[in-house]
Amino acid sequence: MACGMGQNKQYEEQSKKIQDLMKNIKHKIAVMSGKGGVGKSTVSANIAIGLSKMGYKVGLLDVDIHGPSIAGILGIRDAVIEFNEDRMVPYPYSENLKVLSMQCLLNQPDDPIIWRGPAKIGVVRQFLSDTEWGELDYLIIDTPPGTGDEPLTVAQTVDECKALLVTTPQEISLADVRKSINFCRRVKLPILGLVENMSGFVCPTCHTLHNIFQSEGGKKTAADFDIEFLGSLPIDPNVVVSGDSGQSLAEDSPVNAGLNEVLKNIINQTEKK
Ligand SMILES: Nc1ncnc2c1ncn2[C@@H]1O[C@H](COP(=O)(O)OP(=O)(O)OP(=O)(O)O)[C@@H](O)[C@H]1O
Repeated sequence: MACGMGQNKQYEEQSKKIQDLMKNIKHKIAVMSGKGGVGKSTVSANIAIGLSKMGYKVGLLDVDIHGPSIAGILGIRDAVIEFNEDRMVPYPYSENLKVLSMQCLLNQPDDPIIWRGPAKIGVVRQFLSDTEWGELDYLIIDTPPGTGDEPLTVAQTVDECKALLVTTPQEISLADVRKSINFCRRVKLPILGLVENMSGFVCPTCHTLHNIFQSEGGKKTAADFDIEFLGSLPIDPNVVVSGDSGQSLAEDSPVNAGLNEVLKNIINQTEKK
């Protein structure tokens, strides 16, 4: 009995610590997808880089414990996270962008993490309570696909957090993003909007857009559920190359135009009163 009460007190103290820390961060965005492999981490990384290049102070937190990929996408797999007493100091990727990923805390990056729910919830809460972000305009939180422990913990722990959903145009992905929309509604996590990724292929020779999967499925889903459509990003084979080698998107990538539209809409949605 006494032990349980002690644990409750610790939990409440940690929740209070998270609330206080999050007050220094203007906008908290959890990037979610119904399905794996739709480009959620790529979109999270490029949104974080894009906002930081516009002058915003940005933090990027990867809470995908089983499959963290942010460090790889940013080319900082070998980055070592420093500690200030018992606080983690996120990796300074650039002047305006700080990053924290489980990957940077693993000694052997290829080692699988075999944890059950309570351990994962504990780690996500620890990331949120023990990281020295300082003052930020945006904290982008990359969550694993689906509606499991990690997105649920973020939704229940981070006050004023909003969800940004990523889908691809195919029905198989849209069916899962509809579950994510209903998850957000169930746990009362407001939805900032929906991004459709891998939305057609721009031919590098003739620059024509070919809708090789389907078109406008994301836009239609957003309209059906009365949520904001933030924009679409086409397929660019160089995204795979740059993501695998930890480099930024090329200046001439066809993804840039869509990304700028998504960034503009995120800023409009978050700054609107
Ligand atoms: N617009 C795009 N054009 C081409 N390739 C893309 C695009 N977006 C993402 N990719 C590629 O798709 C693959 C999956 O992307 P990513 O790891 O970001 O997906 P994810 O949804 O975060 O996956 P998971 O959560 O299952 O780990 C990567 O190889 C990435 O480079």
